Amino acid sequence: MDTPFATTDWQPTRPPEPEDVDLTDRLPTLITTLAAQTKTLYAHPYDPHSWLHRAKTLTELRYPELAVGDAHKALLLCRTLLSRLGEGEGRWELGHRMGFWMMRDEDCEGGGEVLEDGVGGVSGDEKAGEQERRITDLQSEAWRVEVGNLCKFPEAEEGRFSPRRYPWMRAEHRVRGDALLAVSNEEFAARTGRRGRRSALCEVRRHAFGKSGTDGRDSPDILGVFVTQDLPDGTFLMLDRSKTWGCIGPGPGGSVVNLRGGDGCANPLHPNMASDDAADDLRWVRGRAGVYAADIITLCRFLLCCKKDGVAHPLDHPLIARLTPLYRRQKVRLFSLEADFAIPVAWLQHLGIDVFADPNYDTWVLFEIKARENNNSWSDPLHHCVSPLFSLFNHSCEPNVTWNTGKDCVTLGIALQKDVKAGEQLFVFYDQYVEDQSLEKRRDRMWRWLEDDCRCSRCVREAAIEVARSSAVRDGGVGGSGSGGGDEKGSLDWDTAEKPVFPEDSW
Ligand SMILES: C[S@@+](CC[C@H](N)C(=O)[O-])C[C@H]1O[C@@H](n2cnc3c(N)ncnc32)[C@H](O)[C@@H]1O
Repeated sequence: MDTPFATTDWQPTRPPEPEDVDLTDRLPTLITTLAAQTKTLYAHPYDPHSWLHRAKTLTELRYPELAVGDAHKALLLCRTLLSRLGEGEGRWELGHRMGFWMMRDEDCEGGGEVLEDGVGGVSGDEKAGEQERRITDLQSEAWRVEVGNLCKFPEAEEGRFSPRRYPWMRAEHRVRGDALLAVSNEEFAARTGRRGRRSALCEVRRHAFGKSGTDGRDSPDILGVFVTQDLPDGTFLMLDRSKTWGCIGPGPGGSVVNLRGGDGCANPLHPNMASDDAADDLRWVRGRAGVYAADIITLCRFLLCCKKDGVAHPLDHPLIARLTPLYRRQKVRLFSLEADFAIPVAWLQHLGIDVFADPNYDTWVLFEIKARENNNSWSDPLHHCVSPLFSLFNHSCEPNVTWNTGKDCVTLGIALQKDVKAGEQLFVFYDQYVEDQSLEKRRDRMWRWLEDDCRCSRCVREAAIEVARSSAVRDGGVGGSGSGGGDEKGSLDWDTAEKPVFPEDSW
């Protein structure tokens, strides 16, 4: 975010509104301003002005979820400043940009001592009342920016957005490197290698859907799991234990839905793990997050893993780095000030991370993790998990692999349900409930996980048949004779089939 990006990479997350002005001319300036303000934040992380200024730029650039995060940080800093105004019986005073406190000259030998972010400066001779007015003015402004980005306010502290790839994301966080694939393949070998035999039954490969990347997608980075040898139907492939899960039930009275305010799962360990420190009790998150508990616990668990494993940037953590970083044309979603910002930030502070001074934990990083988690998670009525190896399997509406949840609810058993030949890709059904539905209904449902139409063999085949049928009808032909329908089986023209219309299609 501290380096200007190409205007062509700009993809706002806020859905368009009728009153939106054309930003083409202003875009280069806004992008430069964003980079400059981010650098200022590195230098003055406790200065509420800096956060507020960037919140305004992010509002103009139409990133409401990030603008809310910055405005809220300005508010938190203002609150802290106000609470400390009365402290020290007037011995402390605010620096001129308010990001630091200074000891009054008469109390400090040698002059003002800079206490917080190390910024020097000459304090004015402001009275406490004047200082309080300055801070409350700033606080009101930050609050206006915050609620201006929460389109559901005042009914709810929620806004609308559509997860997109943030244009400032570094290349190594966008594309998964060979080292990461090697780590995944070691895990596959460890999980699938049979006793006394070291070779893996399957492995991760690039170009999972072929080498002709479509729609500007980076096809080498589309990963999939491939079998390394001929194997018969029923072969048990592996157990994959989730390293992170959110437990969403049962609620009070045994209900399987953890309603807002519900106590959640009856398992005293969930959502903690036996290896967790008592201090890192994620039940706190579960209690506070209400209906969002599953997603937010998963996010907080990821952050805990980063802390435990000493990883400086969360997107470098192998559990997070391997998750699909693709978010094109996703449906519009709601974000919540409490669940997506306040809880993760409080959790980070609990983990000892300075959310103001550590740019690795900027708000966009939290949303990036959440988007990846959404793209790669599986759930049953009670659990919401991200399983490291399972997350690398692609979906097919005619799968050759089946998966079942273990007794502990977080371990998956993965087995073949067809004979497969060496080199074949392994596919699972992401949502078996729609197996018997039409092409349109299946694709519609699959948008929960896929950023585009399903490209599995069954959908491709059925879409081609539909194209052939509609062109036969258009040409006035009967029963497809002379339409070449048979030739289109398996054709790559399937993508011309009529698509369901989603709100973001009008972007
Ligand atoms: C759980 S991940 C599977 C691994 C993923 N291909 C990767 O590169 O990490 C789910 C993502 O894979 C892609 N995908 C999986 N199955 C697909 C399908 N049938 N059609 C199109 N994309 C698919 C989508 O990008 C989806 O968001």
